[in-house]
Amino acid sequence: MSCLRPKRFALSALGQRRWMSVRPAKESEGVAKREKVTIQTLQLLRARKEPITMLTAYDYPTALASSANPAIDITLVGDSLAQVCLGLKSTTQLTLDQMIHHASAVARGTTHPLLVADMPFGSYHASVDAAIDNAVRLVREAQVEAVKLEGGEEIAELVHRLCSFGIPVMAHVGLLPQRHVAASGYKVQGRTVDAAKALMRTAKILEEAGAFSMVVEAVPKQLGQFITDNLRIPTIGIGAGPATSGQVLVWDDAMGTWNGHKAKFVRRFANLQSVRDDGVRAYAQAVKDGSFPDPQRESYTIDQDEWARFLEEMK
Ligand SMILES: Nc1nc(=O)c2c([nH]1)NC[C@@H]1CN(c3ccc(C(=O)N[C@@H](CCC(=O)O)C(=O)O)cc3)CN21
Ligand SMILES: CC(C)C(=O)C(=O)O
Ligand SMILES: [Mg+2]
Repeated sequence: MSCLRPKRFALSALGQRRWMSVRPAKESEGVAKREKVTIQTLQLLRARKEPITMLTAYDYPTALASSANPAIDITLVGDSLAQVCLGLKSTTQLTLDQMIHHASAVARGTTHPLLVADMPFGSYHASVDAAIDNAVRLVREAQVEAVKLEGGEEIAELVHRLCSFGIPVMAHVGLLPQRHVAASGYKVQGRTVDAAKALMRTAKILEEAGAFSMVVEAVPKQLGQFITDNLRIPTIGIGAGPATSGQVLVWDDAMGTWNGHKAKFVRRFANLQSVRDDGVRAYAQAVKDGSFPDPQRESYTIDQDEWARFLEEMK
């Protein structure tokens, strides 16, 4: 069958630029095959200036969607989960247990992408020891491969400790959504000489603490490039311009299922909302007008004789 003929994908991240034969998954699997993305793969992509793709996921189906595409490098269980999935007002309301519950589902649907989860607000603040316990819970209970932490110099010791135990850390600098109250809102960062210098210094400190990669959020594109050029680890930008080593977007922003605030950096790559709403409308209409279910194709039946005897015995 033609749909089972192997397709060929260019996966330049895997050693020499070469064509890798990829067996398209059967329809039921819905998952394309690619070798597991590792920290080394990301280093290679950065060296080749091949942009790294990271997309958030919050449950089994969204995880499968990214795993079905060999061009997705990293799946992030973002704490944006709070807003886009749980209807909370802020990421600061998300608990570690909620994150573990969702990250576990994402892990069950994740194949080749590197799996990273945000440590929720409050789960890495009280002490280094408590933060380590919580990171270990994410690795052990949710099977994430790395954790992402918002913050600067104040979390450098924690980053170092986690890395020394073999829990890879993705840093997150620039706009820190978990601190939106203290910052008086979600604001672009690094727009003055002093702020840009402080951000570059912070990025360097986190790299030196051992972070394997760094999310850079909502900074001028010039600063996004400068930080990228002056680090050895890959940067993943969100509102940091086109020169970072990679890009990340929130699933619902990219797929057009988020009706809340749309930041300047968001591009909608699909309109799943209209598809979804059409589906709900068609289903409701079919039930209301009696056209669903079809008595032939969508219903079960019983042998005529059995049914006749049943009716007889029920008299
Ligand atoms: N749907 C969604 N997308 C996200 O990217 C996202 C979340 N939720 N929740 C958690 C955080 C919050 N984030 C945000 C939220 C707001 C802005 C924002 O309003 N930015 C302003 C900047 C204004 C300025 O300082 O000039 C903007 O208009 O883009 C940015 C990032 C990113 N994360
Ligand atoms: C937007 C990304 C970087 C994030 O932290 C999240 O989704 O929570
Ligand atoms: Mg986050």
